[in-house]
Amino acid sequence: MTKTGCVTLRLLDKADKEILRLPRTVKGALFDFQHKFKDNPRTPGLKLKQLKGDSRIWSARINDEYRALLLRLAEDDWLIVSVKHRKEVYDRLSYGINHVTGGIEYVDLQVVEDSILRRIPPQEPSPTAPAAPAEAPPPSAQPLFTAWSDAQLSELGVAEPLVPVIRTLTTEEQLLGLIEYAPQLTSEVLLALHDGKPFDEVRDEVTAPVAAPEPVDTEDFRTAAERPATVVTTSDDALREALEAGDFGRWKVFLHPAQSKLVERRYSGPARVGGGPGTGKTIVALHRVRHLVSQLPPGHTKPVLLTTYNKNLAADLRSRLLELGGEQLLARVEVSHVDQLALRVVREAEPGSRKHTIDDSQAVREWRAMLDELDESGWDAEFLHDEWTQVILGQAVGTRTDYFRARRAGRGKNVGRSERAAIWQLTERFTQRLDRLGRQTWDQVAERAARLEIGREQRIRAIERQREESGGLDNIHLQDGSGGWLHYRYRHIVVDEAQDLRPAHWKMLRAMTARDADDLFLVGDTHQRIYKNQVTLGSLGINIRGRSAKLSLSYRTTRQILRSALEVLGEETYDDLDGSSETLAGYRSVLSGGTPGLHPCSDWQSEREAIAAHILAWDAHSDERITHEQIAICVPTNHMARELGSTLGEHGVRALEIGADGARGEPGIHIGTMFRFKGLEYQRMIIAGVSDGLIPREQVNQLRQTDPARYRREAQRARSLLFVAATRARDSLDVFWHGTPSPFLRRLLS
Ligand SMILES: Nc1ncnc2c1ncn2[C@@H]1O[C@H](COP(=O)(O)OP(=O)(O)OP(=O)(O)O)[C@@H](O)[C@H]1O
Repeated sequence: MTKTGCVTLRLLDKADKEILRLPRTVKGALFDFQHKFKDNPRTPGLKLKQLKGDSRIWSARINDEYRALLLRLAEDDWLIVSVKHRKEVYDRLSYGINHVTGGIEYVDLQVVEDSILRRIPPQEPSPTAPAAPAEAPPPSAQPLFTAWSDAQLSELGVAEPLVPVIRTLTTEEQLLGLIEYAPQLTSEVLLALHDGKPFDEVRDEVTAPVAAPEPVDTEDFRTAAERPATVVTTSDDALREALEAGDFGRWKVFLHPAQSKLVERRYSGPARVGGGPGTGKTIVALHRVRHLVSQLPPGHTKPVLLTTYNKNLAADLRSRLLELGGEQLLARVEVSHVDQLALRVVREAEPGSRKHTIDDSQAVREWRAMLDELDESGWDAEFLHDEWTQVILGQAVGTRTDYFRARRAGRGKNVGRSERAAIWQLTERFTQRLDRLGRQTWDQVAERAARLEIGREQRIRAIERQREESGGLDNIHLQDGSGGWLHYRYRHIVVDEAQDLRPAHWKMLRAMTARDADDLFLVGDTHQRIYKNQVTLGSLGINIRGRSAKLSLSYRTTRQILRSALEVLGEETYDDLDGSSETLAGYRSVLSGGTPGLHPCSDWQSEREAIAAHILAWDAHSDERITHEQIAICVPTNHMARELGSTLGEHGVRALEIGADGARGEPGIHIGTMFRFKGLEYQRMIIAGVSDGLIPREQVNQLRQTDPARYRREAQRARSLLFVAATRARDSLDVFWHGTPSPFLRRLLS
């Protein structure tokens, strides 16, 4: 909402979509227009006039050619609903307040009907496949929505003025033509019904989350404009952003009603937002940070922590936060990845320590070296490392006796008392060995940081108790190590990619903020867990019960890609970070595109050649050439990444391996193992080497007989990795394999 004097001017998100398609000069004129309008809507040059009839809609002049259509919400409160060429007729406009969501909806019926007529089937022929004959709509096709009555559509929140035209739709292409201009809820409901979702599920999963909590007065436009369901710009900067940033900047300005509810709500304790890939969890986390900062009293400290799993993701969060709120916002927020944060805590406590921190694969190599030296062939290095990190460090098991009693839920293979004694001895040797070598693992750092922070929290609480007992006297202080007064490190903590944090990370974060309203806000999706850190937050002191919500509309990927990705997940069950299970029910998209390509090859050499040919065909056929940085290829191993890179090089295609620090901004197609693509997105995605024995790895397949529980866990992780890779794609997905396809493709291929 932008105000000058007493005039309020807002911009409806649907109008913004129209504006994106306008010539640059008109966008500039629109920016000038809104300033003049806010100064004085009656300025003669604006030619403000009411459209004929009793309509609330007015038109105003932007330039010689273009007019803004505005809905008058109250005396001096205006909403831009459309920007049109002056020759386009205005007599089939429809607007109103949706009786379910309470949001303002606007539809130009003429534009909707033209879009349906114009709609060309979106199928893009695969460049390596022979061209398919053009698909003509069947001559006597049945209308699509006969199974639902008008009353049922209305109950789901479909815009009533559109019902007659909905009744005429007979093909999916026509439906896509309609949803391009239909109000958001109408689009989502129709696609869900069309995709075969039962009425009750659509009502519960699509409509209910955006329904207004109170009865809706469909005449009260002022109130309607303030509801999250009316998606409008909220500030002057936002309007400029919407005009300048185009499609890429929309996330900064227009939140989905389901997203904005989560951003603005006051939570009485820790809260968690789940949801499938691309549903805007990170966007919600960023807006949440901005919201929390806006509630802070003025100051120069950083009372808000925004954290995530690794360095790349933290760098990405920082730059997006900067885009969202500039230096001013960043000045109040600490953005750190969680391991870095833990290391800082440990270094603060042990300033002289020079220990080198090693990752899991280096640690497993160290285990192997130790077992070789001890000539211990009865134990597997990976098993011991997992046992040490997940059971011993994960549960803060401090003594041998405690280890005998420790729960090993989900660890598979039973280990008896004598085996536990042997494991305990080996882990002791291992930690001594690391100490001697001046090394520590990230798990050790996290565990140490958690202990230090818990200790600090206990001291803070003790002071608080003393203060209370002394009648609130404020002269009881304790100094922290660095000479400052002891206090909680942060007022609010926001965590992205929460599914992959270690138990010790959670303990550390819990102790870093007081148990208060809006203390912790976590976003994450357990279907995308690609590391081994399964947790039950409740047991770590983070109680999210009753404060858990889920996003379900994907903004990233098409319905076709989403459907294939869900086939990869199959029937597996996933947890909700708190000991119960979670599903992706309701996960959907209103974007449409081609069906993912499936490409069998005879061997790895011919697979590499086929991938090169596929990319060269894109370069040759695409109407609009896609820059190679918008294409990514995921492979199972680093070795395969190198081999594929060199094959592409032989064909003149530059490929860039992305490492732990991400891509370095040089031009070229990004290649990397699946781990590297977490949190990223690309226009076109190729997944290579999706063969049996590679995904999951042969070593995992072998566990099927020897340790079924561990097999299930490892296989699920491999499945999640493939799911993450598939859902990085915005427009197209191609899956290649050689020999026998991965078992995870079974449902896709049947
Ligand atoms: N309200 C919105 N308007 C426009 N674009 C949006 C909106 N919300 C999210 N997006 C876009 O959708 C894409 C996915 O968003 P985001 O990365 O936040 O999803 P996510 O749920 O965190 O995904 P993942 O779980 O795969 O990491 C991004 O390109 C983002 O800009």
